[in-house]
Order: sequence, then structure tokens, then C-alpha cells
Amino acid sequence: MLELVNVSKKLDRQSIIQSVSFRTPKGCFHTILGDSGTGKTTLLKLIAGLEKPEEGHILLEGRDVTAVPAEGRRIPMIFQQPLLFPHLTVYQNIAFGLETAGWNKGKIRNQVQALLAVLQISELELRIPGTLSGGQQQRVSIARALAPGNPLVLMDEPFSSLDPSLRRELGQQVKTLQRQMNLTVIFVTHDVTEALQLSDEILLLKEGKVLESGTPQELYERPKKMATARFMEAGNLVEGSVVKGEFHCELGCFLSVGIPEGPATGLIPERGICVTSGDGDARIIDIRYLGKSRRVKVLVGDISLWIEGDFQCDLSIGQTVEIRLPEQIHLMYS
Ligand SMILES: Nc1ncnc2c1ncn2[C@@H]1O[C@H](COP(=O)(O)OP(=O)(O)OP(=O)(O)O)[C@@H](O)[C@H]1O
Repeated sequence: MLELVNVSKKLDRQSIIQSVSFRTPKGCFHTILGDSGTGKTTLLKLIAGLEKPEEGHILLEGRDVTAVPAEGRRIPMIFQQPLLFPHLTVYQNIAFGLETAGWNKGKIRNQVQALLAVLQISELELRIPGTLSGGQQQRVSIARALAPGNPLVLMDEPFSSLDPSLRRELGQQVKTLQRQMNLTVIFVTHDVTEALQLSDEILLLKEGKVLESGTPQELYERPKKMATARFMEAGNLVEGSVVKGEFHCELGCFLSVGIPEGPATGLIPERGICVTSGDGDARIIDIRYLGKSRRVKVLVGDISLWIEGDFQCDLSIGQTVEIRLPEQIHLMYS
């Protein structure tokens, strides 16, 4: 559906996007994840045709559109702030693009009402944007972008100005719509949790380059690079080395598969460690209450580990506990 081949872009003589390549299949929720200022919005603008790359190619459905301006691509884009026509009602805002595209009144009504229903704003049909909350306005702008049925939609941090619970709710609704309409979505965010929850594929962007890409599980549980593991806050990183098929580190010895001999870093997931109260060799140095679970930081020798769980036993700072580590852990080259 969408393919970028070695796309590079300079702004103000600075390299902002450097030889970025990726492919997004039809119906994929593809997230571009990265820190602020790393080039995510610039990448979306390049896809939309709002910026032109100095190098590389952009293909839509196999057609090279690199030289086609935004008007010729007509890819809907949803921004952080809803940009609605202030003098039109909610219904008219959503219907606007459909009228210009020549849809008949009945078809427009069906489409607008279906979207209003899924986004749970049917009762707002006759209101004007100035009378709506930020979340309601963003729902309208999502409905307006999706209404014409374009198979590809770009979203630039669309939920970042909403409060966390609304953000989750709207994210789930967009995900449902994306599945129902079999949309291809390119979604920009800097929020790891949001990316993990919504995406089929994630492209991790760092300083304008692709750091790593893969499914949420691949990037979180089996990252290839330490920078990825760090960005995804995937667990505890432990330095060591692989000797004769085993990974040796200060915490002990683990099975090692597919990593050559030499220095390596192990990734121990926070939820992969068992804790039992008793006189063990781990000492609790911090406890964070998370509601459904707790995060506990323990010190084992010189190594500190975060452990997350819904611990049944009473735990307190200073207490010593026993921990049981998994036999095999994910390893990365150091
Ligand atoms: N028109 C411009 N002229 C010069 N530099 C620009 C321009 N637009 C963006 N930049 C720079 O390009 C870099 C990437 O910006 P971009 O908005 O793509 O990042 P981002 O990852 O989307 O950031 P954020 O998450 O903060 O929105 C930034 O350093 C920014 O200052």
C-alpha cells in the first residue's frame, strides 16, 4: 500500500530525515514512534506531499508519487489540534468533503451517522465546534478525515492534548474503526504505551533514522538493539558475556541461543522475575504502587532490578527477599 525507499529530507540545510525506508501493507496500523524533534511529523508531511524529499521515492499502491503534490495525493491527515470549520455544525463539518466529492444526500447521511455512532457523538450532530470539548472536537475531526473512505490515513499525535482516560478510549475507538474499515493508518506518537497498545507494526525513529522496526512484541520483548530496549523501557539490562552457549553475568548463568561468544547484554523482563518473602540475597530498595500491580526495585550484589507484579506478600523497603530469574533471557550484542 505505502512504501518509502531511502527517503531523505533537509530543512534549513539540516538533515532531518536520513535514508528512511519502510513498507506498510494494506490494513496495517503502522506507528512511527520516537522522541520529540526526531522527525516524525516531517516524515508524515513527506508522505502527505506537504514536503518534497531531496532523495528517495514514495510509492502509493505501487505508483511513484514522489513528485505528486499534496492536492494530487489527497491523503487525509489528523493533527494534534482539531482543525474544524468553526461556522459549520458537526454534521456539516463531516459531510463537507463528501459533498465536494459529489456523494448524494442519502449516502452522505448514512456515512456521517455511522461515524457519529461509532465515535459516540451522535447527539452532537447539530452543535458547532466552539460549543464542544477538546475530546469531542477531536472525534469530529477523526470522523471528517475518515468519512470519504480513503484507504490511507495519517495521524499526527491525535490524542496528545487529551487526558489519559479519554486518550485510551479514543485510541480504542480509532483502532476499532481502522479494523472495521480495513484502513491503513500511519500514526505518529512519542508514547510507548500507546504505540504498544494500538500498533500492528512500529517504526522506531531516532534522529531522523530508523533505529529498528517490528511488531510491538518484537520491539518490546526481543529488541535487536540496546537503544531500542532502552526506549521501549522493556526491562532490566544486564551486561555479561556468552561463553560456551551460556550467558554469564553478575546475576548468574542463563541459557543462550543464537548469540556468538563474547560480550552481550541480557534483557530480563520486569514481569519475568518471581519474588518470595524470606531471607534471600535481594534487598528491596524502592516500591512503587501502580494500583493493579506494584513495581519493586531490588539490589542483588551491585545490580539493581525492577520487578513488576501483583505480589500477594507484604513487601517493605529494606526487607530481604528471594528472587527467581528465568532460565533463558533475551540477549543482544553489546
Ligand atoms: N520548517 C522547518 N525548518 C527548519 N527546521 C524544521 C522545520 N520543521 C521542523 N524542523 C526541525 O526538524 C526537526 C524534526 O521536527 P519534527 O516536527 O519532524 O519532529 P517530531 O519528531 O515530529 O517532533 P515532535 O514530537 O516534538 O512534534 C526538529 O529539529 C525541528 O526543529
